This record gives sequence, structure tokens and C-alpha cells, in this order.
Amino acid sequence: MKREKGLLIVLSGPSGVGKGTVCGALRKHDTHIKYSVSATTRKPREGEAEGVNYFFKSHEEFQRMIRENELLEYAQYVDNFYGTPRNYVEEMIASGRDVILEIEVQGALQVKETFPEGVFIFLMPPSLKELRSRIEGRGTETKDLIDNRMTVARDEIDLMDKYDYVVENDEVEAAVERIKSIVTAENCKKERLIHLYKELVEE
Ligand SMILES: Nc1nc2c(ncn2[C@@H]2O[C@H](COP(=O)(O)OP(=O)(O)O)[C@@H](O)[C@H]2O)c(=O)[nH]1
Ligand SMILES: Nc1ncnc2c1ncn2[C@@H]1O[C@H](COP(=O)(O)OP(=O)(O)O)[C@@H](O)[C@H]1O
Repeated sequence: MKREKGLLIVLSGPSGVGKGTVCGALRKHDTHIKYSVSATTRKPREGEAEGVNYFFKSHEEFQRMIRENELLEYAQYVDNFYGTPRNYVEEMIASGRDVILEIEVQGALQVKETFPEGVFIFLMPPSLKELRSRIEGRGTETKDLIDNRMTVARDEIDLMDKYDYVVENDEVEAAVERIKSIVTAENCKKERLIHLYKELVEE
């Protein structure tokens, strides 16, 4: 039997809010959700692996992916490019699996244009002060880059009302539970609509 299409879930929010941490924690829960691995021109950080955290690309390779329409969306973020490989996401959704993209705000808004039926979740920091301290605490950026990311973060937070849901990342597990509830509710909604539609067609 052909399965219904899966949900496209977009988890976005400012850098350092905890998207990676929350997604990592969500993966440890036994959900059916699939995770899209992005392509980037950023250099790998210590402990990051090719095909696990990202597909690491040269600028030339990334430009080729853009030209050949291999990316569902892409964005330049601070000094690098990031993008979602199209095939994996489209195949998963077509085969009825739910897929989550963990991406920054410009890319999330591009996905909204092409996939308005997606579920758009904005992860919020408890405060800007806490956001800065999380970025500093991670210790991966120099002071200039942190200032840069904080400026970008303020603009991103302004776009929060374009999302379907806003989830506060105060505690990681609390944020994970909120996201799981959203996915469950959206799946229930989809199933009810399909059921109703079938009843209408059969009438
Ligand atoms: N548009 C877009 N943004 C992405 C993608 N992958 C990662 N990002 C975002 O790019 C930003 C920078 O990522 P990264 O350099 O890994 O830093 P970190 O997320 O702050 O640890 C983050 O906001 C990511 O969510 C993608 O495929 N597309
Ligand atoms: N709920 C939380 N409470 C405290 N610290 C957090 C929380 N979520 C994430 N962090 C920390 O904040 C920093 C940034 O998290 P990260 O997942 O890298 O953010 P993003 O992927 O959004 O850039 C990391 O050091 C992480 O351990």
C-alpha cells in the first residue's frame, strides 16, 4: 500500500540557541524522525565527521551543487555557505517518513516558499544574555565572530512570527518534549484530514 507523504519539519533559530544540542537529544529518543545532513563550505570542527555532521565541500563544489539544483535551499551564513541536499529529503517524504532540517533562518524562509505545508519551529533562547553565554561557552568562535553572530541573531529573532511554533530552549529535554508533542499533533492532524478526505470521496 502506498504510504502517505511524511512531514517536513524545519527547526530553526539563532546560532547558539541549541539547535544542534536539541536535535542531538531528540535523536536519542526513539522517534521515527529522519535527519537531513547539510552540505557546507565551513571547515570541520574537532570531532565532526564527513556525512555525519555535514558534507564538507569546497566553494567550487558548493557552487556546482547550486547550479545543478541539488539543494532544496541554501544560505550564506557569516563567512560560509550551508545547504540542504534535495534528494534525501524528497525521497524520505515521498516514502512517508518525517524529516527534520536543522537550518538557519534565511534557509528556513526559502523552504517555506517551496514547501508551505512544512512544519516550521523556531527555537528561542530564554534571553539574549543567555544566548551570548551559550555561544561563548561553546568556545568555537573568536570574539569578533561572536559579535557577528549576535547581530545576526537579533535580526533572526525579528522573523519569529513567520513560524508555526515557537519553542523555548530553557532545558534541553523540555525543548525535546515540546518538539515531540508538535510532531505528534501535526501527524494526528494530517491523519484526521486524510481520513475525512477519504470519507468525502467515498460518499
Ligand atoms: N540554510 C541552512 N542553514 C544551515 C544548514 N545547515 C546548518 N545550517 C545553519 O548554519 C548555521 C551555522 O552552523 P554551524 O557553523 O554548524 O554553527 P552552529 O550551528 O552555530 O554550531 C546554524 O544556524 C545552522 O543551523 C543548511 O543546510 N541550510
Ligand atoms: N537548554 C540549554 N541550556 C544550557 N545550555 C545549552 C542548552 N542548549 C544548548 N546549550 C549549549 O549552548 C551551546 C550552543 O548550542 P548548539 O547546539 O551548538 O547551538 P546551535 O546549533 O543552535 O548553534 C552549546 O555549548 C550547548 O551545550
